[in-house]
Amino acid sequence: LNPSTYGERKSAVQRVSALLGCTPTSARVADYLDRKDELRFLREEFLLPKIKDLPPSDMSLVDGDKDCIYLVGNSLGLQPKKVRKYVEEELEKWSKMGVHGHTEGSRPWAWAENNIEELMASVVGAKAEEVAVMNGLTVNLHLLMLSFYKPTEARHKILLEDKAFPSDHYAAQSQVRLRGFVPEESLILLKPRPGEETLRTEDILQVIENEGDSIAVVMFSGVQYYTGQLFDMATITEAGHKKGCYVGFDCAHAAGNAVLQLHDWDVDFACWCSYKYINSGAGGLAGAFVHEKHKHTIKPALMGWWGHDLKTRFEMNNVMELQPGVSGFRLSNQSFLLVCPLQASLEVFNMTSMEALRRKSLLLTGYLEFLIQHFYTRDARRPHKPYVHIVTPSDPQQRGCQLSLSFSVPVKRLFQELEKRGVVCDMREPSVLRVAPVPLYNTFTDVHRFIQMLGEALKAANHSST
Ligand SMILES: Cc1ncc(COP(=O)(O)O)c(C=O)c1O
Ligand SMILES: Nc1c(O)cccc1C(=O)C[C@H](N)C(=O)O
Repeated sequence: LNPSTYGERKSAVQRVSALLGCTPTSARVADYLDRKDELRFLREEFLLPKIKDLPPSDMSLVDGDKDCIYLVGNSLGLQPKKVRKYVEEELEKWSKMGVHGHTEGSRPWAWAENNIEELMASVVGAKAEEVAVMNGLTVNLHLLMLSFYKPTEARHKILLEDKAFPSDHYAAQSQVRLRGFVPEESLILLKPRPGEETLRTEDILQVIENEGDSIAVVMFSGVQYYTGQLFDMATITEAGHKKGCYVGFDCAHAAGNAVLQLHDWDVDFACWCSYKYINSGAGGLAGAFVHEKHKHTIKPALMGWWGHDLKTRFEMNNVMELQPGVSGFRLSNQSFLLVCPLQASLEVFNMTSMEALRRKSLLLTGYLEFLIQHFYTRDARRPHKPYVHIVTPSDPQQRGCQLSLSFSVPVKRLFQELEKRGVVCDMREPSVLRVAPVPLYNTFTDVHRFIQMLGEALKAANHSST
């Protein structure tokens, strides 16, 4: 299911169905793929909401006792089962020891986040000392930009996608203003070609080639939140460097989703949140990466005591012994309430590898794509039949697990109909539904159930819109 073309993926499903003696769209294919899935044990590490507990569910349409069809790990990942245990351990420690909890127990608060940085680093293909676990994503983006974006009259531009996530767009705008420049002149917002929905790598490279001398920072996302497009980060980084630009990525939708090699790709800096594919809960601790080659040259613009060498941090002599690299960017101590869920999730990642997750992800998303194309490709001979258009590139190298879909029926109506039936996905303005089968906990059967519900929802939405 993971060959590079859609045709090859389709014949792979057909081979499985021939083996089983059923149709390619039968639930038996999904069941077979689940039984063959070597990572299926990982689903047991997570808590799955029941349909009846979801506010929009309509129990006259579905069995509320079933697990919901959770396809929104791209927005908020599921809760790992160990979260509660770890949080309770720390609450217990706090109640019994108070301030001694800073230095005692299996998770001393004063350096608890340091203990999970190695796990975090392996998710993004970095060395442990290149990663700091701290703050929120937008905060980290700002802290990094304060050091990497040092505009001059000749080189003052930031290159980013035209429709970057709003927070990234605002961050870039405000960084430009902070340095006394004007966003209209200093932001290059890259749009897809007319009539196209995603960016071509060649076009990104062309802009870097043409305008690179005036670009201070290339600041792209790893996976585009709206279209699900996975950018060729290695090639973009190389092109940026050739023109003397710093290159940084917002990996919010890429971390824990795609195989990243931030170190080997020579990326200058990156940031990401951990509440999507890394399942740390809303507002969880974010990540920041600064390549080791910058560890003695790029300094934080803002400093706090958490950037001080841990060995002497508590000597309180007000002589800063700045930790090299990204560690020096730390400002405050981190909450144990946030370290616990992240630790629980990273331990699940540590039971497998990003490469193994990606192998499953290619199958899972390939299967979803196959079923959508099979049932809902636009058919000119049947103009009233509702259809689905996949916005995300069909090339697996250019996508993570998410497919962004648009429809011939009103998307809001369709979304409501799906929600009533226990499907959890999300809608993003102006017109896409994002569906993300996550290899850590989603099954092929989840995908198959989704397609069934999509059929019912399309009918209901089509009916009410005509
Ligand atoms: C690409 C991207 N950037 C920024 C954000 C904002 O992150 P935060 O609220 O954690 O700063 C999000 C998600 O909310 C995102 O998906
Ligand atoms: N944190 C969120 C929230 O409180 C409400 C709605 C959405 C969010 C998100 O995190 C959105 C997410 N970054 C996205 O890509 O959609």
